[in-house]
Amino acid sequence: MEGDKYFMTLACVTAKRSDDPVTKVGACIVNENGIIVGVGYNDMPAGCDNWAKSTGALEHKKNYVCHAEFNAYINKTCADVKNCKIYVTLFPCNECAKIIIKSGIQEVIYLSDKRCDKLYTQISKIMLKRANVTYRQLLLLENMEINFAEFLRDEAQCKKRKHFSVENM
Ligand SMILES: Nc1ccn([C@H]2C[C@H](O)[C@@H](COP(=O)(O)O)O2)c(=O)n1
Repeated sequence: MEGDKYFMTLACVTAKRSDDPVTKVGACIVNENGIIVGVGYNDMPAGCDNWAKSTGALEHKKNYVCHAEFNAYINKTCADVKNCKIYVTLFPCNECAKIIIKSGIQEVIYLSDKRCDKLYTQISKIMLKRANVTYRQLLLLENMEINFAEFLRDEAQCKKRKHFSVENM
């Protein structure tokens, strides 16, 4: 599997960890050598696990949630993410654009731009352009399934060769 598709697939799988009932987002930061240095999904800070939207601003989820890009940055496994790329399943908002720019990430690769009409997306694009952070959409349209059984296929035969088994020692 080539790099772009692999890293975006990882962002998509990571998004599945999110408890947001409406929008699950995943992000994956990759360094210049193609090494993954951070992954994250949208979640709530400890003690704030309320995904409601219909209540007033004091309880609205958007004022509490930690975005996937923020979490990928927080979870980074290296001192800095200068010149890295970020793969994200949904275009970053203006707050995440600030983190992206200030952290030295050089490219944003996104899957969906479903909030393109929102002010925060437009401001995000203005900021990224001004900071010379490039962004491009990765058009992945196919369905991908994981067949776990495929990875277990040869295990039964191996287990039959009992004399090699540590469990029989
Ligand atoms: N780039 C983004 C955009 C959004 N999110 C998170 C924040 C919320 O949990 C959810 C958006 O909620 P909606 O307005 O669709 O109900 O997605 C993110 O992590 N990264």
